[in-house]
Amino acid sequence: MSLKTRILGLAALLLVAAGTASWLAYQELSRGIIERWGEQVAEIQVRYDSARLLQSLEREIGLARQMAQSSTLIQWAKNPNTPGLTDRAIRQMESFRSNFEDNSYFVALRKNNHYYFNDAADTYAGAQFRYVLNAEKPDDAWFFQLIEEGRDFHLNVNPDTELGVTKLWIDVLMRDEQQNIVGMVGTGLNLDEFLRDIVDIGQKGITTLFVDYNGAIQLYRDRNYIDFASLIKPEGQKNTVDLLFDEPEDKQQILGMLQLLKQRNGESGAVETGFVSVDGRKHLAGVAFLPAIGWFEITLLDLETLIPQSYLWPLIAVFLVSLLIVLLVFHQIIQSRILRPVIGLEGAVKQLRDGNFNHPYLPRPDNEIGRLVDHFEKMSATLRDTTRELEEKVADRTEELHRLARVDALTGLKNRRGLDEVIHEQIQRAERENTGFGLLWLDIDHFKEINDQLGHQAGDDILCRVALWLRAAVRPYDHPGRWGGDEFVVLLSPCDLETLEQIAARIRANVEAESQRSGTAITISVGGYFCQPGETLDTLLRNADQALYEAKDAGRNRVRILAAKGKATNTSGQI
Ligand SMILES: Nc1nc2c(ncn2[C@@H]2O[C@H](COP(=O)(O)OP(=O)(O)OP(=O)(O)O)[C@@H](O)[C@H]2O)c(=O)[nH]1
Repeated sequence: MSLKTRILGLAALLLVAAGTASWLAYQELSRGIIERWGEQVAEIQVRYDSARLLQSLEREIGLARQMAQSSTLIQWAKNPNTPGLTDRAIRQMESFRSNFEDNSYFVALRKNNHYYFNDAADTYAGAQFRYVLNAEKPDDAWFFQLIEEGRDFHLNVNPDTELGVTKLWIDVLMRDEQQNIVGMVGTGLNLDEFLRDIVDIGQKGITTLFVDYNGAIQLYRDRNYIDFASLIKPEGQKNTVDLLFDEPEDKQQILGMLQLLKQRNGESGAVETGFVSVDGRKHLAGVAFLPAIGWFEITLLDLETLIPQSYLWPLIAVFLVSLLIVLLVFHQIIQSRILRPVIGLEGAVKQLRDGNFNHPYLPRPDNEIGRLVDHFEKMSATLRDTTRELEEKVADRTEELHRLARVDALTGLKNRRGLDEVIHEQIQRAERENTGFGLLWLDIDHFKEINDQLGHQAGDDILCRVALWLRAAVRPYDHPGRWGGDEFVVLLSPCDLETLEQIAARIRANVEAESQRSGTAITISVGGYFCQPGETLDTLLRNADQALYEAKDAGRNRVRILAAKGKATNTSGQI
């Protein structure tokens, strides 16, 4: 796996890890905020719903209380059979009817259990006495129960089977001057309208319900849960609020909250909140006690509806896009600041390893890698210079060795190898240019005796002098050399036969004259051969050697020149 893939993979991994951690932290934080917010909203909502209920009931309750205090009605209730009182009482009732919002009322008298009622349509005009309440009938039990309990005021959701209406009844006890209960008055509110106006007002995600002091559901959008005629039901048969919850701990919690508020004894503004599950969805429940009516108001906030998860999608999108941008920026930075320079450097190192000093331009970021590139370039330049210097030295030394291999150490003339090379080149040139050239073979006469008489060192000196005299006698472009021992060879080119003879004679005479001047007189014998194009090295050496042999044989200190076919041209020199 390349460095780039590994770095980017690691970066992506770290970003995802950091993103996940941030996401979890965000979820925890947002849950905390939502819960805190929800608690405050629940409190506000509870107070708001309570206020709406009380506001709509306050006037009705006030009127009912006023009606219960009517002296006309109280006198009549005490003496229901007194002639004339009933008519007055009915007129009084009717005057209240128009004031009640529902334009209906009821009056029930304790003395004769007579029940009076009229509605908005004045259906019972002249027949307000409807029926006689019967303590044995369950439908009438409410009346007897309330009188027994002696509660001055009571709200009751109850269907009136006789009248065929289901209403939220406001019941107020009527007492005489001695506080004896003489009857009950009140009005009823249409339950469906009331539920629509106060309870089921269509706020999405918010459920409002009212339960009585015992937790029995009184007002709820689903009528099936309403505990009608709760007053007369025995404990255990009531539709209590815990029916709305699935989990036992939620039931416990909500009942506990009611209990807690009861203990706080209607403390003004007291609200209890807690999380519960309704139909598998998490809700925040807010509960308040309404001392004015003796009921509890419960508000359930569906947090998922009020703050749906989809609200978070833009946030998630922003998060993902940010993650992508961070990854791209990171990639760019890593690419330009690390990867590209490192890859370039790797390529340059490979080229350097293969001996190529001319690497392409290397990016140089302002960091450790840039400094590494600097060091590399300096090292590369030093290595290049040192290598070139070394190569030059090796070339010089090789050339020197090459030269030395072709030079005679004693005389400084070409040695046999050097002579071989130039003669070989000359053979080729002669063939190319179709020209002849000359070759002289020289040998010091009686050199052995010189060595024997004067010593080997003196012999060496003479060899060196002969080399000097030989060099002086030939042209600058001729090639004199020492073939070995006391034998010398001279290649003459360009050359014709005549020139060959002249130079051979000059060399011999020069050696003789110079040696006499030097104090050790010596002579040399010279054999010459004029070579023709196409002849081999072997042939011309053999012929030159033959000429030398003839010169020696003829008495030494003389020149013997042979032309092609080994024919002698002349012999010169002294004996
Ligand atoms: N001082 C010295 N002597 C050498 C060197 N190389 C060969 N010699 C001697 O040179 C002598 C050559 O003798 P030859 O050429 O055979 O005979 P010569 O005495 O010259 O007689 P001719 O050639 O017949 O006139 C030998 O005695 C060798 O030992 C050298 O480098 N230095």
